[in-house]
Amino acid sequence: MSSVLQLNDVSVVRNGRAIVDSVSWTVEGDQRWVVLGPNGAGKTTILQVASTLMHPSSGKVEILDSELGKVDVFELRPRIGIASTAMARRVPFDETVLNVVMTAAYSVTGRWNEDYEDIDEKRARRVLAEWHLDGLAERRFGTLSDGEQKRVQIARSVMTDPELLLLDEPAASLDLGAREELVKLLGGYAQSGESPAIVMVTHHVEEVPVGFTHALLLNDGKVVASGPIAEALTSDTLTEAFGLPIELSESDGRYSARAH
Ligand SMILES: Nc1ncnc2c1ncn2[C@@H]1O[C@H](COP(=O)(O)OP(=O)(O)OP(=O)(O)O)[C@@H](O)[C@H]1O
Repeated sequence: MSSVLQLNDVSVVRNGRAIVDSVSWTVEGDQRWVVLGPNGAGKTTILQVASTLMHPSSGKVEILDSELGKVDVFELRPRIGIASTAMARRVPFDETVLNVVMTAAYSVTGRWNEDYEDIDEKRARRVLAEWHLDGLAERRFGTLSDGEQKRVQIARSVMTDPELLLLDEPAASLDLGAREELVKLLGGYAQSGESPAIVMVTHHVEEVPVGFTHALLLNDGKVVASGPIAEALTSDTLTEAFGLPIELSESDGRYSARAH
C-alpha cells in the first residue's frame, strides 16, 4: 500500500524559530495515528501542512502521491477531510445540520443540480445516522451541544469519503459522557474497514480510540517517538515528550496517564 502522507525532513520556521523541526513521518493508508505533545509542540502546524494549508520552510511533503508545491492544492483538498475548531468557526450557526454536512459535497462537485442534490442528501443522512445525529438533521448548527457539534464536524469531514482524515482535538471541551460517546464512535469508525487513513491530534491519552494503530509524540517541534502505538506510546516516551515523570496505563485498548 502506498503512503498517504510523507514528510521528509520537514521544518516550519517562524520568527527565526523552527516550530516544526526536521520532522520525517510516513502515514500509510491502513494506519490510524494519534499525535500527542505539550502545548506549542507543533501538532496543529503539522496538521496544517498535512492539509495543504501551509507549506514547509524546508523539506519535502508528499500527500496522496503528490508533492506539495508541485500540485494544485485545490485538486488535493477534496480528498482530505478535516475536522477542527478552525473549520467549525466557518460554519454559519443558523445553517441546518443536514446542510452543514451536505455542503461538504458541493464544495467538491462544485455544481448544483437535482441529481446531485438527491444523492448527496441520501449520503448526508446516512453519514448523520452513522455519527448518531439522525434526529438532529433539521436543527440549526448553533443550537447543538458541544458534543453534537463535534460529531457534525466529523460527519462533514467524512461526507466526501476522503482518503486522509485529519482530526484536530475532536474531543476537546467535551464532558465525560460526550467524550466517551465520541471516542466510541471514532473507535468503531477506525476499525470499520471503510475508514481512510486517520491522523488525530489530542492532548489526552484518554481520548485515543480503540483501534488506533500508531502514535507520533512531539516536543518543541521535534519527534520524540513515532511508530506502532505499543512502542511509541509508553510511560518513557510520554515522560520525554511532556518533560515530567508520567505513568501510562492501558486496558482493553484504552489509555490513561498520570504524573508520579
Ligand atoms: N505564525 C506563527 N508565528 C510565530 N509562531 C507561531 C506561528 N504559528 C505557530 N507558532 C508557534 O509555534 C508553536 C507550535 O504551534 P502549534 O499550534 O503547532 O502547537 P500545538 O502543538 O498544536 O499546540 P497546542 O497544543 O497548544 O494547540 C507555538 O509555540 C506557537 O506559538
